[in-house]
Amino acid sequence: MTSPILSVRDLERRYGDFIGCTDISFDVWPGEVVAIVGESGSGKTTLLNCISGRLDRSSGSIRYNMRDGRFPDLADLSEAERRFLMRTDWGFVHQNPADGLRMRVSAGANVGERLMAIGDRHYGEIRHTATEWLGRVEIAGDRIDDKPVAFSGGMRQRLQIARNLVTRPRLIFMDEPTGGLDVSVQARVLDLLRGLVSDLGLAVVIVTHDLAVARLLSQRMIVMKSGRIVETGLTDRVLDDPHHPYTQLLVASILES
Ligand SMILES: Nc1ncnc2c1ncn2[C@@H]1O[C@H](COP(=O)(O)OP(=O)(O)OP(=O)(O)O)[C@@H](O)[C@H]1O
Repeated sequence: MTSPILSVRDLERRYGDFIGCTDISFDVWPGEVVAIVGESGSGKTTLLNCISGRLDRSSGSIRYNMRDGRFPDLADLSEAERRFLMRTDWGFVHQNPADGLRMRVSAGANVGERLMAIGDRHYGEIRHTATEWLGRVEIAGDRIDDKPVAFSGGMRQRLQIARNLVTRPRLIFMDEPTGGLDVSVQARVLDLLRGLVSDLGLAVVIVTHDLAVARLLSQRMIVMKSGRIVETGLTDRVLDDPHHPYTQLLVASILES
């Protein structure tokens, strides 16, 4: 593909008179991981929710490169088209797995449900694929009938990842995917994510305040402050040679802690 998978131009989101994010323009290329970083309140979640179609924007454009070759603004898609996109071509990994899972149905059903949403009807095949995906996220096959309420935080997050990836999406949005996990569990989930993203050639937009997560997962970084982009560039360059004083402060604060 010689064009971006997602293209954002002059995006703004206001909350009344208050600016959530403004003057945001960037592209995401197929297979690329872009990290959005910044301190609490800098507008990361507002931006992520706007570009993933979960929050209305105030102005600007967000265009998505559809599988059929169209490159429409999300606002020009019908509600049904947008919903289909969210269930199939896109994934959204929440910080809190409970927001992305159905806690009272089995692990297998959590994964299988997404397959049914794209038209799979064969029970045996759905169960087979679900088992395979549980394996890929390192959940033992004999847990398939257990509900996520009985899982640890790390297992829940891995299950949420499987639920998102089973339909072979092309673009995944992640909001602090390891933010709610114990430090000891974070590394395993990050490692798993990194492997899957690379194996599947996924494009990812990940919001994190953790520069180590950005370093490990992303190729490109967008640094936000007070709702605006203050710096953008290749992740290694931004972290090793930050140009903007705010980025320098962010990097320095990590080194000191
Ligand atoms: N529904 C809302 N109504 C009013 N203001 C809001 C709303 N949601 C967010 N804001 C404000 O917009 C700004 C950006 O918030 P946002 O949640 O996008 O930041 P963030 O960088 O994701 O922060 P955090 O890392 O703490 O989640 C903040 O000042 C916040 O108070």
